[in-house]
Amino acid sequence: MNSSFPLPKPLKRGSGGAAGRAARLVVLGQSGVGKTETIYRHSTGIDGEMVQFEILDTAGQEEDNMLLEEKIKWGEGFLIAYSVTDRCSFDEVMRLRFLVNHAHACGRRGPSAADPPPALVVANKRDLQFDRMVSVAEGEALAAALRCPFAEVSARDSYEEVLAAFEALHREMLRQSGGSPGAHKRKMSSKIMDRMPRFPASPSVNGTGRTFTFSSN
Ligand SMILES: Nc1nc2c(ncn2[C@@H]2O[C@H](COP(=O)(O)OP(=O)(O)OP(=O)(O)O)[C@@H](O)[C@H]2O)c(=O)[nH]1
Repeated sequence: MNSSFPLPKPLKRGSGGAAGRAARLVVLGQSGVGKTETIYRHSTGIDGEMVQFEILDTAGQEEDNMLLEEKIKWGEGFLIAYSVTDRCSFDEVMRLRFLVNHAHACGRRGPSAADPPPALVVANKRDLQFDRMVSVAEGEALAAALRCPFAEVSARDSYEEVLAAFEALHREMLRQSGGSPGAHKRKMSSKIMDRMPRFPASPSVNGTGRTFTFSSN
């Protein structure tokens, strides 16, 4: 994965199309936690509704700060990842959560400005049990302190776990918005929106299939 301008990285089209409500998600986390392996774009049925995830990757420590803020402003929901084998990446989660809160509070006024945007804390690489440095309990405690749901996954071993994490984030978005994810910030202008590639919705959607993958070149 690289962090070069301009953004966003090109999307590679996979099989099938996508339709349904779009949910804009941003994946954050220190370099090497496994963000790339969790990146995909797909549509799926959640609670009877088709949802098309649009997922924007970030580039860990190499990310340009302005660019990172633009990406955060583009997003409606945030997946903040760390690796269970890397305590520094765990420590970084809190900073990233505050960065998300700050970027979004700047664009809002009124009572909603006090609500932190929906986010999920994800612990990756749980398959590496012998290298584990962060316990499940520590992950759960941090997520609770940050008012986020928590999931432990192995992006290497289980596509289903990653998918479940994205779905949990989407449910959190719905919960916070009373059924309309991102409604509180749809009016916010974001330069990055203009640069996002657009894909036409296809009626021939495969409800659970992976339809796009991000380039990791
Ligand atoms: N064992 C194991 N390795 C993983 C897992 N997820 C990712 N990796 C490996 O961890 C390394 C880093 O993964 P990346 O996806 O490039 O990490 P990143 O967070 O995108 O890193 P940056 O691009 O530097 O921000 C790669 O060698 C992956 O194969 C996992 O669940 N288990």
